[in-house]
Amino acid sequence: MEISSTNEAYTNTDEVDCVSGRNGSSPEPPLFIDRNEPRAEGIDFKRIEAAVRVILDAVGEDPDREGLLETPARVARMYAEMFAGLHSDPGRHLAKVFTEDYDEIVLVRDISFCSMCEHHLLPFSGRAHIAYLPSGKVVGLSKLARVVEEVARRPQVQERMTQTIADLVEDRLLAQGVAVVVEATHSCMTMRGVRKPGSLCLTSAMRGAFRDDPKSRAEILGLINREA
Ligand SMILES: Nc1nc2c(ncn2[C@@H]2O[C@H](COP(=O)(O)OP(=O)(O)OP(=O)(O)O)[C@@H](O)[C@H]2O)c(=O)[nH]1
Ligand SMILES: [Zn+2]
Repeated sequence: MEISSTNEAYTNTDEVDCVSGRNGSSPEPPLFIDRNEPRAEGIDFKRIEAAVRVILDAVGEDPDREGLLETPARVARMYAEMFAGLHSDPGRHLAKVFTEDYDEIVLVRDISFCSMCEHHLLPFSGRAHIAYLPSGKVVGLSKLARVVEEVARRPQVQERMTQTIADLVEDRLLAQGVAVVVEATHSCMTMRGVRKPGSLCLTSAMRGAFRDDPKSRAEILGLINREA
């Protein structure tokens, strides 16, 4: 996925209605299909830029002052990066499995991530822990971290992120058990609104043996919570 890093690439300066995406002089919505604009798949940079200009204007800023001139394009590139996971299948990272005579717990702990709260479009960030009980097949450890990284890059709530990761691992590895625990701080709770810095949200998704067998569940939670 190629994302332009320069503003020069945006050659079309037509006025844009950021809500409809319509070009003011055009009778039909152009939808930016044939304008040779740089766009990551599924990301309409021009409309994001136009929307950011509207927001700056609406809060009483001058989008044309020097310091803000490149801001709309920067924000468009940032959203393309933060929301890249909307346009890909994170499960593809779990396609390459290999046979290993091992059926005990595999746990990758402390996978850092940064995602976006879908309510406020503010970041929530923290760590994910993924464990599974293999059924003859294991996957490269880094692939679990790649799944987290990609699932995180969507607007969402933490609960859904947690379940999405668990579903992918369960489905693709046909694991006998899957445990996903996510702990995160939400900027929308720390820097605005209720303003509670230090508050931590924990979510878990347990599947198979980790859900049904209290001993397995206690064992994996013990490993996740164990001092490193
Ligand atoms: N369950 C859940 N809630 C979230 C998550 N991220 C943000 N929220 C919450 O989403 C809720 C949105 O509440 P609203 O009342 O619609 O919006 P608001 O007036 O901005 O709420 P406040 O944050 O309380 O000011 C807030 O309680 C947030 O804390 C998440 O990942 N999971
Ligand atoms: Zn929020």
